[in-house]
Amino acid sequence: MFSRSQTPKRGGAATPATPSMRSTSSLGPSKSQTPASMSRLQSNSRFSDRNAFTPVRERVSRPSSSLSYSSLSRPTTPSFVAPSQPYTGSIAVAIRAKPSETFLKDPWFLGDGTIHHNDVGEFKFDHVFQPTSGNLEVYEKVVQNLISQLMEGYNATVFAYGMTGSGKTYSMSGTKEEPGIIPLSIREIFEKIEESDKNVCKHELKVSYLEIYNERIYDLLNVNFLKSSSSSIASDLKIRDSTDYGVKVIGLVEETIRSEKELLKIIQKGDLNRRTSETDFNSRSSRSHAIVQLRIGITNQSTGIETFSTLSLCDLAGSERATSHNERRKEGSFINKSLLALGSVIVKLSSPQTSIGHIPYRDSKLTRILQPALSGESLVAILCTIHTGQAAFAETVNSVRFAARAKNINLTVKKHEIDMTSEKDRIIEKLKYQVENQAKEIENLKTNSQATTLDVSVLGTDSNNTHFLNDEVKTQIIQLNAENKILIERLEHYKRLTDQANAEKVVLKNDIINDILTNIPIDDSKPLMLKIEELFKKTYSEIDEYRSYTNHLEHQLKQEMQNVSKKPKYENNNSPSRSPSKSLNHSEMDSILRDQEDEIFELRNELKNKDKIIKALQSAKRVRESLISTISTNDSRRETFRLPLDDTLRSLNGEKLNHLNTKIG
Ligand SMILES: Nc1ncnc2c1ncn2[C@@H]1O[C@H](COP(=O)(O)OP(=O)(O)OP(=O)(O)O)[C@@H](O)[C@H]1O
Repeated sequence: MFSRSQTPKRGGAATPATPSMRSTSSLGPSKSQTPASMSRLQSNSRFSDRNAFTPVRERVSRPSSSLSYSSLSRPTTPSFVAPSQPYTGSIAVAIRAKPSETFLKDPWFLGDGTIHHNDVGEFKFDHVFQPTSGNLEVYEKVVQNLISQLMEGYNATVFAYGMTGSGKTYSMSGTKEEPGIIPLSIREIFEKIEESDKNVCKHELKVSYLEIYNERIYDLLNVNFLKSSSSSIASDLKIRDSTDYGVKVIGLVEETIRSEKELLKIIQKGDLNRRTSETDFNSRSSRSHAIVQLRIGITNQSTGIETFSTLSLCDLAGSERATSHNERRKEGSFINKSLLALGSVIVKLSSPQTSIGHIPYRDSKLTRILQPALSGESLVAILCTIHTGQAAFAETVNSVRFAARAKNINLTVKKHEIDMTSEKDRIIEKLKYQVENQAKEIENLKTNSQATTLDVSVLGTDSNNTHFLNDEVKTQIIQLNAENKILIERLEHYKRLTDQANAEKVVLKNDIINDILTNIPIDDSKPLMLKIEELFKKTYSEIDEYRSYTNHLEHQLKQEMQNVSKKPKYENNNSPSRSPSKSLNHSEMDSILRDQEDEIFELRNELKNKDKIIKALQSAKRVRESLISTISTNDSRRETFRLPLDDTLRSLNGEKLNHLNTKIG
């Protein structure tokens, strides 16, 4: 089967198992080894020479090198896998023929590791058991070596595959008189535990027992299982990926075991639950898969090595495909789904490495649970039980072909162990580092929380209040206090200005000035606004005066012109009826008209001056804005730019007033 670092020849049995604890010879022939069966064995002796036959037809050609499982889809490798030498080999496959009354006439010929049928040819396996072989012999040749490896930290999986009634349950569970693989494995495990030095090795054992029926998982160790309906979704358990075990059935009960007796009792309880969950037990058991899982942890306290391993013992449903039409419609399709998926997975895994591709483990509950085992996390042994009778020919061919494909699967299995001494040192270092980091973090959090809850205005620079703070935080607090003070002052200033502005609302009619004022900061615009308001009041009133005076003069001029036009060209200037004005001569009239025209011209110029003033204000606004943007926060500098602006305004105002006064005066 499996050899350390040794790849077996293609199709051939791998290196023989380690010497068994109870050799067949020492126990003598099994009680099922009747003289008739012995003679049948002799009659098949022509098949005992494996090399005498042509290559097996069912074999799929594979590269002779061992299949590297890193190239396969597989679950996460457990973190505790130590870099010890892995086991490399193919799956161990054995055929077991059920006793048959017509054995001598049956078409199948059993040899030493071979099975032959004239129509389908010969197949080679690790072991081919005669109908006379007992459970103990099967166990010793197929499973016993796996148990030794299990106790060293390798996972091991055994499953019985075959058509209904071919002897799967008989081989796995056996009877009271003829214990099967499950009780024999348990006995071996406890014998090994007993043999070990209990002062040095500490063992921990856990067991779970589940059933897959109609693609649902049932916990056979859960007392509630009996209460819930077998078809209830509530009793269906889910499978999840697990870093420790590849996959894990969520919620599955795992009983801790202290003795062999206790373990056997628990498994019996599971068997009982399986029987009572369905009225027709035989029907159900043929259609369901039962899996016992033992998890074993061994700590060697002298070496500090810990090993973890899992033994999975699977009694599969009947492999026959031909259930009745009704049954298949009802539930057979579910069984076939799992078994067909298992077949597909086996076909894929046994294909040449280059064409492996996707492995459909997730196509069924069974393949999902067996995924870690089939993908290289476990040593695997398959016991294929067959009927040798002609009536079961088709099913037996299918079973044998399935077994032949499985035989082509190579495994590279790692030991699950951890050196706790070096691991402990590593863990201690890691924890120390974590503790240091956490202490720093706690210190930071404390400081931050104190700093954020401080009333900085109260703290000030008082060393009594700030003695627990570092220099950087102290500087920050001082800066914050200063900024806070400035902000409070500015706020109060704004408040005052707002109150004042509300009290003395000034209505400006000029849009341009309003625009200037709204763009200047409140504190800066207020004095300016007052000045402009004053200026404009005067300007508007003067302009109004000029307008009325201009109108008056224009009116006068118009009248004079009308009079002139009505007056006879050579009127006597001495006439008493004439008005004083009318008494003016033509040159005087011309002189008055010229004066008035000059005055109107000047007044118009004055109006133009108003636009110049506005332009000057806009220019002042731009100067002011650029200055504000550069030194907006500096009060003293703000003062310096305010002065020239005020001067500009004052000079503009003075200039304009002087000019107007001159003109008016
Ligand atoms: N090698 C054997 N020696 C003696 N009796 C056997 C052997 N194999 C099977 N039997 C008997 O045949 C009957 C059917 O066997 P078993 O229940 O193990 O079949 P099975 O493959 O588990 O069927 P199913 O698929 O329905 O569960 C049982 O009564 C069992 O005792």
